This record gives sequence, C-alpha cells and structure tokens, in this order.
Amino acid sequence: MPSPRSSRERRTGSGSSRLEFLSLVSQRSPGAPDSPSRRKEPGSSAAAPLPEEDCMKLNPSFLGIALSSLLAIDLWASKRLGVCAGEGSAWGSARPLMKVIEISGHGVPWLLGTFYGLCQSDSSAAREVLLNLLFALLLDLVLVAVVKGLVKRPRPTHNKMDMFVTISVDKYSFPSGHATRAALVCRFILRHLVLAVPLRVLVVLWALIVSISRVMLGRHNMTDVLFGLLLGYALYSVVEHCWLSPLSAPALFALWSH
Ligand SMILES: CC(C)=CCC/C(C)=C/CC/C(C)=C/COP(=O)(O)O
Repeated sequence: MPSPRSSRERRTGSGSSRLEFLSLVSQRSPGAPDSPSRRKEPGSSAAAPLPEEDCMKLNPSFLGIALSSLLAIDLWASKRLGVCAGEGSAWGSARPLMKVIEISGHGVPWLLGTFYGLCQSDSSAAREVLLNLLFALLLDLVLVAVVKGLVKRPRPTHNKMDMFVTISVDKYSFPSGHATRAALVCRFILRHLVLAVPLRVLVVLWALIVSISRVMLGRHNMTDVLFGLLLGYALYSVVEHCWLSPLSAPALFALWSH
C-alpha cells in the first residue's frame, strides 16, 4: 500500500517530503514561526529530507483525529459540567451534598462495611455473598490502581484535591474508581440481594448519581466515568466467573465459620 507521503509526492511531483510537512504545519498553526525542519539551510535550495518516522508522526490518521476531537469535547463538556468543583462554582452550595455522595461510593466504607458484615454474619449464604463482595471490592481497587498507574491521566485542572482518604495513584483520573465501584456493587447487589423493586431502582439511581457527581465535583472527565462504569460492569462478570464457594475455597470459608 503506498504511504501517504509517497502519494503526495506523486501528486506534487516532488521527490522530497518537504511539502507534506509544510501542509500539516500550516494547517495546524498558520501564523506559527518556521520550525527547524521548514527552515532552509543558508545557501541550499531545499530542506534536507525528513526521516520517515517524523512524517508518520505528523500525518494524523482518521482514528487519531477522531480521538483527539472526542478528548477535546470531553474536556470542554466536563469543565462545563463541573458545577460543584468549588464553593464559588455555579452550584457551589451543593458541594457538601456531593461530597456525602462521594463518601457513599468510597472504597473505605465499602471495605469496612463488608468486612464487618462478614464478621457478624451467622448464615453460610450471607458469608459466601459477603466474602465474594470483599473479593470483588479488592479486585476493583487493584485493577483501578493498575489502570490509573498505566494511563496516568491527570485529574481535571478545576478539581480541588480535597478527597477523603486517597492512595498515591488517585492523583490520576482514568478510570474513576467511584464509577467502577458503583457499577460493580450495583450489579452485585441486584444479583445477590433479594430486594423489592423500589429498592432495586434506588440502587441503580445511587450508582448513577455517584457517577454523575464525579464530573459535577470536577474530580473527573466524562470519559473517566464512562470507562469506569464499563470496567465495573465487566468486573462483575469476572467475579461471578471466579465465584468463591465453600467447595472452591474451603480454607477461606473455614476462616469465617464460627
Ligand atoms: C485496604 C485498602 C488498601 C484500602 C484503600 C481504600 C482506598 C483509599 C480507596 C481509594 C478510594 C478512592 C479515593 C478512589 C478514587 O476514586 P475516583 O473516582 O476519584 O477515581
């Protein structure tokens, strides 16, 4: 397949890659000063040809353009939706409520609550469900920490870093740990707790509100939250696949049997 550079060369009749570079630079910043690669050497009539890899970097693919446009829209919309990002923001007075919602989806109360329930449970069915919930919550923490550490996307600039108990990777925003936990816990509860319909609706609403509040608080961009929800949803399938039972993990269950 001919490379984009070679087809351009055929059209212009030029043997050098200079025109390719010029067109891209002028599209991006028409008023920008000459870059080193555009500058002619004194006394020479043409710039030295660019290495192939430089041209490829400057030649944005359709996917690249689509992704950067999506990210630009994401940053812009997330900033506009960050209406509780500070006390002085448009909905700054709702910030304390948003922070309560934030704590309701935080890892510490969920881990402590599940652990406490496990210690108090007196039926083997409850122990099995709570042990798997604990496993799911820990798996979620590890997975989110790994992805945050790999992607290293900084939190939005309008975020005030005043969160309740964080770990080092929480300076990064992709994906939202609250969103993964909300989706995971929501699926888990709907599947393993016998609840009346209004309560099931409340659980789904809680997960949605926790997720939306991440953007409103300015903690995350929308894509962090959307990916977090997908990740948490998928993680539940993994947990169900690896379901711990007295048969598959007898030693673990022996620890909790009174
Ligand atoms: C047992 C253990 C290691 C507990 C750590 C619990 C903990 C500090 C979880 C972090 C929860 C948190 C602040 C997540 C960040 O959520 P985002 O939605 O802002 O990504």
